[in-house]
Amino acid sequence: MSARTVPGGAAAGVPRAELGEEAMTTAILSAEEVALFARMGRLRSIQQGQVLFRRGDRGTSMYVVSRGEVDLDFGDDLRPKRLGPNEFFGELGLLIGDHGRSADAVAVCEGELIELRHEAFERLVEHAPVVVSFFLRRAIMRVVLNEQGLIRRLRRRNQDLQAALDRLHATTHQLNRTEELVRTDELTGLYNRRGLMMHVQECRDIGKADRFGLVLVDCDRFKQVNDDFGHLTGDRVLQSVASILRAVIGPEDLACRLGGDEFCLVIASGSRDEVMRVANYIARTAGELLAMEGNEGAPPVICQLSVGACLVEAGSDWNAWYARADAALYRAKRHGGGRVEWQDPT
Ligand SMILES: Nc1nc2c(ncn2[C@@H]2O[C@H](COP(=O)(O)OP(=O)(O)OP(=O)(O)O)[C@@H](O)[C@H]2O)c(=O)[nH]1
Repeated sequence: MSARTVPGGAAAGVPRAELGEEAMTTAILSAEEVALFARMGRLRSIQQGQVLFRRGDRGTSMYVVSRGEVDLDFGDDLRPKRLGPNEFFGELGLLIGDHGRSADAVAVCEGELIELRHEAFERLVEHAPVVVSFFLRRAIMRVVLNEQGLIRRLRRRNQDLQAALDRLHATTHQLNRTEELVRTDELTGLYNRRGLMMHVQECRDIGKADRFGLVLVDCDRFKQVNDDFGHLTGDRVLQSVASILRAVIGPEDLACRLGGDEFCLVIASGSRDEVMRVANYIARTAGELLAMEGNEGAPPVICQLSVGACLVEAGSDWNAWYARADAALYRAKRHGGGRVEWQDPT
């Protein structure tokens, strides 16, 4: 730095106060200031790699690099600084006294420092108050600017953090959506077999109840619908069945398409009457809708449904559950379909 100076008297060698912000905040002292500091302070030689202090060390003296270079490492993601001749550091230790160092200071190469302790600084205040006052203003300005830089960095980091959180939120949302898709039957929007198994496991894990109702629903002569009217009509019929199931279940129940034209409901109730109410509603609603269909030969929107219902024990496995409900369903089919059959535990 080429500091302009005020000539004459005790203020000799003092840079003008109106020097720009850069000059005010630089750690470089003028040659006159260095000479003065050298006179009051103590010269100290340093060796390459020598640690002058570590972050957190308590310190009471400041340093001016007289010869060589010193690295200041502030840690974290803060930019390290390399100081050369006439630059000063550690001034807060001197000014505040017993101050925790904010950086590691390590000599880059062999060199020399001027060390200024409290007593030396007091002599300097007496001897050259104007120099000291200018130096103090610069030191304060540097602290303020460093702080502002820190605030800016923190703000930026906060924004980065916010952006990362937003990304995380979006990913979580996407994951939830994917998980939902994995459990959902694409055609009807009901749970698929995987979703059913997860639900059954969850019910077991939380020990929700000792018994559940299981209702198995199968379309009657559905293959005929496909054959007569095509797959799209068949799909629409399956969607109508799903709508009936969705309409009858409570918030604790689960409706699932097991595959093809086969559906099931897990009813969170151990009451035969309640399970039969649900089963009857399904078969009856399908029958009534079918009866309401107008034109002979028009593509159907629903078909007759066979329903098998039973109670199952939470402790037994899915195959045992299914076998019991299927026994009832088989009977319903054997009797011509469009009806509900109940199966007691055998
Ligand atoms: N449209 C459509 N058809 C499907 C789908 N999945 C399976 N199917 C058809 O559903 C039909 C089921 O036929 P079956 O198991 O013989 O049942 P069904 O004709 O209802 O016979 P019963 O149950 O004895 O009355 C088959 O023709 C399958 O091709 C689907 O997603 N969409």
